Amino acid sequence: MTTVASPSSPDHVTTGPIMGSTKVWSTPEGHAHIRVPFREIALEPSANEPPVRVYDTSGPYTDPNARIDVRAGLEPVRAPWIAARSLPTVTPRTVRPEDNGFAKGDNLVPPCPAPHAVHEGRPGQMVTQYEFARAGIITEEMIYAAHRENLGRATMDDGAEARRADGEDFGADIPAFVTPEFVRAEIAAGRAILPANINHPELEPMVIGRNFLVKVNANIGNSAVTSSVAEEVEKMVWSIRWGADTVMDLSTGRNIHNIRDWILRNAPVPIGTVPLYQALEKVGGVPEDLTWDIFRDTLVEQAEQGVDYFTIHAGVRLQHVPLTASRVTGIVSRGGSIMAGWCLHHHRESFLYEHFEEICDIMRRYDVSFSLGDGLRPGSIADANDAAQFAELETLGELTKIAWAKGCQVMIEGPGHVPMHKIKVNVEKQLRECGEAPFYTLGPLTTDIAPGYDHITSGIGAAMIGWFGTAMLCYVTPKEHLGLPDRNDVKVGVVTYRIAAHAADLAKGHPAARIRDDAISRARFDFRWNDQFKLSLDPDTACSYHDETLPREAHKNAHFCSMCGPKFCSMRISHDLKANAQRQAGLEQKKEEFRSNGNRIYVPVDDVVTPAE
Ligand SMILES: C[C@H]1O[C@@H](n2cnc3c(N)ncnc32)[C@H](O)[C@@H]1O
Ligand SMILES: Cc1ncc(COP(=O)(O)O)c(N)n1
Ligand code: MET
Ligand code: SF4
Ligand SMILES: [Zn+2]
Repeated sequence: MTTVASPSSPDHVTTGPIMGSTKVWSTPEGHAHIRVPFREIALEPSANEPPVRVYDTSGPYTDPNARIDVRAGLEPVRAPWIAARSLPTVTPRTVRPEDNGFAKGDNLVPPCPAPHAVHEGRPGQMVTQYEFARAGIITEEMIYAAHRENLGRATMDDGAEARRADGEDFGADIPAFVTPEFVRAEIAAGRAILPANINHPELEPMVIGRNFLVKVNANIGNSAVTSSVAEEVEKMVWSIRWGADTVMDLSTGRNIHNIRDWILRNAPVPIGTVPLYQALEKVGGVPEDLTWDIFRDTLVEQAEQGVDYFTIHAGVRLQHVPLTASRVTGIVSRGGSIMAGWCLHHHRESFLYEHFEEICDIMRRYDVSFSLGDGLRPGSIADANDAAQFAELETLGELTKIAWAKGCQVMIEGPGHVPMHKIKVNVEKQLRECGEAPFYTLGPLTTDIAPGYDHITSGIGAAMIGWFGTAMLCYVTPKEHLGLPDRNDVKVGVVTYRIAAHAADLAKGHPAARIRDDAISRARFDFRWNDQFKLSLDPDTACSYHDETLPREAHKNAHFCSMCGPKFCSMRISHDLKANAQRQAGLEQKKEEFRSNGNRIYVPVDDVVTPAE
């Protein structure tokens, strides 16, 4: 692994394989032109087990054969599929000084030089994955995503049914094997989305829905106070290395347009944004100066760049704002507070709500998916599940149906800060109000008392809400409420949320989830330390913790670690017990054989008669 930090230019990012993993590419049967990435973990010969294949979000960065040049961008793997859809190429909107916050000279981040053609759908032409799905058409993206969900298996008749029966899925309908047709049907039903802007050809398609693997989103982006373009591109690459399925660029401050360009041209995962943030920058940060025209123009700007999903806070209506008056923490969503400010100042209905159909028409043209924003999510335990939060959710349900009628893909954002006993009702209400559109929640944080550890307060809520049926978990880092996360916080946040997502997959009885747990458990019991590291979510940390006390190569097969030491190692004792039991069983069997043969040459202790004196 090489890491070259360069403060002023986005020229270098982390590349190289993850410890113990090999990048492999797999082709779904009958689709020679589609290559789906996986990570393959080969085990020690003594294990006598096949390699374990795991889902791979990391893109070409972990492929030693890929040539990475952030100035050239990633290879546009989707370009031929998009080209076959005859979507017209258009002259993009001209970039204006306000798009980058009027940054000039040394303060202006240069545009990313990677080539980028811009397409848009004509009226009446099918563009979105939802439209294709409704028409019964299976796209290349759906085939790709289906193959990914199966972790490259040809079938799932490898004990999948038993693993499914072992789970509690709260009404989900996870198949033993994911076919492209199943992906299509889930998208057509609105139960899943496949975020894939036609202007993001570098994307490796993935699917988000309750009946698929639980996904994780990582938030990155600069703020007016700190961070550079190089740091943000590296955070994107770093977050997908550790397992982020999508990344939101939540940049505010200057250079928003150009930072996003560098991120998009180098992103193999869907990129989400909140266009309202950039619109607000364009009016100097004064919410009441926002206009529909500026917002609409920002949507087009970002859609042409290739953003795959937009958070649209259209559920914050004028009539909802008074419901937040008695809250302990008011409106903690940025988008929500901006829209509430606008509505109150003008005493008017939100322009996002009033122009919602036009927003749909724009997003459909590029297949930008909706992430309907939770602008009134609770920001404290005291405010959880209150009237404002649920009134907004009902509005989001109404908007979901409009977006579907317009041909758009939709997911719904959720809270926030919610104690454990109030989580389940959130999922139930969301499924009911929003016609089973995928749920995408921030945490939730299950207590307010642990700043510095909010990846944990929220990881607990994320595991629970994922189990109940949330399709994607938006990470929270240890810096939540305290400052902008850096590269290390991003890794901690992603790994924490991969734990939550996987724990949810296991509890739901996902047919492929347990394979890795079982493999790592066998490695642990066999004292195959290297296999244990390689199979873990963060091999670097696992290995370095072990090696702090037992660094020698010979310790990699030792039948103990420094926790208990050799004499008290319970797993070593278990091995001895097992060996004894086996020896005993062997003896009993021999005894039985000799008895039945009538050859009593072996005399059990009990049978020895002490001769009388
Ligand atoms: C909605 C959530 O998004 C996160 N958030 C907002 N801006 C950024 C950023 N630039 N980087 C990382 N996370 C961010 C915060 O965690 C907030 O709570
Ligand atoms: C899951 C998730 N991620 C990001 C945001 C955007 O942030 P905000 O609502 O504060 O503008 C959000 N609303 N929900
Ligand atoms: N942590 C908040 C949330 O739950 C956001 C910023 S701090 C008030 O969304
Ligand atoms: S995280 Fe910081 S800047 Fe953001 S709402 Fe909370 S206190 Fe304000
Ligand atoms: Zn918070």
